[in-house]
Amino acid sequence: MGFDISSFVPLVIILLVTNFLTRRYLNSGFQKKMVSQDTIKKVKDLIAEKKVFVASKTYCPYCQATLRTLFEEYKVPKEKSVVLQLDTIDDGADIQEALKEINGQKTVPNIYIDGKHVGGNSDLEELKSSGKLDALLKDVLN
Ligand SMILES: N[C@@H](CCC(=O)N[C@@H](CS)C(=O)NCC(=O)O)C(=O)O
Repeated sequence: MGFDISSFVPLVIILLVTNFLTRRYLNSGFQKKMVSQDTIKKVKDLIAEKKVFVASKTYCPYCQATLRTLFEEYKVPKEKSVVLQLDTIDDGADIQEALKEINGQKTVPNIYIDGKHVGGNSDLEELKSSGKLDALLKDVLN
């Protein structure tokens, strides 16, 4: 009856496998990014502040198209809008996460008109081609 290291091998394997599975499956759930209620409130306030709200990123071609549509084509006055370039501000990632909580959309541009969620650039384009964008923007344009 001596110390037999081989009898610990199954135990070590079980521990390694458990450790791997815990890290892989449990942590991914726990690590879901938490957005503070303060950030959610801040984002809701920003959305409500002006007629148009756009969460954008400087390098995003869809965002550039949205900004062109709103500010060059439709001539929405800049002072009636809040445009956040999320990649240039410290809490940009938190704001993007808060927007995802609020409206379920993960991508930018994330557009609101009159406090109502429009969606992304393709949604804006759809509103434009159906003629509904003019009506939505009517009172900022005159
Ligand atoms: N169909 C969307 C596409 C938007 C999109 O793919 N945006 C990219 C940036 S160009 C994005 O948000 N990627 C994820 C991220 O930046 O977090 C739209 O028309 O707005």
